Amino acid sequence: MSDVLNQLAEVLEARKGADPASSYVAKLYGKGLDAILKKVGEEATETVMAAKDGDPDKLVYEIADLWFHSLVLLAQQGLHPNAVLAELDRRFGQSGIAEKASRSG
Ligand SMILES: N=c1c2ncn([C@@H]3O[C@H](COP(=O)(O)OP(=O)(O)OP(=O)(O)O)[C@@H](O)[C@H]3O)c2ncn1[C@@H]1O[C@H](COP(=O)(O)O)[C@@H](O)[C@H]1O
Repeated sequence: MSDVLNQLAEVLEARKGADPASSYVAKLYGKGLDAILKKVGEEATETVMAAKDGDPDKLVYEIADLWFHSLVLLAQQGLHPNAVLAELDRRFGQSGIAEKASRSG
């Protein structure tokens, strides 16, 4: 599953040199950090509204938008999504759940 993140991260990196007229991501980079942060905030709000509406399809759609714009933010800041996965992995290891899961499996 994280292969999608890797491939998308590659595309987002390549878009740094792309024509804003032909790419949504290049256009967003061109608008700068504040525009990217605004999109992250909007998508977070839309995620909250979808959850409150109790619509699972809409919730998945909005979370995809939120994750996507978070990935654009990471790329714009020179970060790779693997840094976030590594942080989650570190927390999972610390929680002891991983150890319990390996013992029960
Ligand atoms: N996953 C996505 C993706 N998810 C959402 N979006 C865009 O994010 C925007 C979501 O914002 P909104 O819902 O607010 O819709 P909107 O009103 O059109 O947005 P604004 O123009 O107002 O910002 C839409 O324009 C979507 O098209 C995405 N655009 C691109 N990708 C991926 O990024 C890759 C590179 O995209 P380009 O740079 O466009 O080639 C693509 O191949 C896709 O894999």
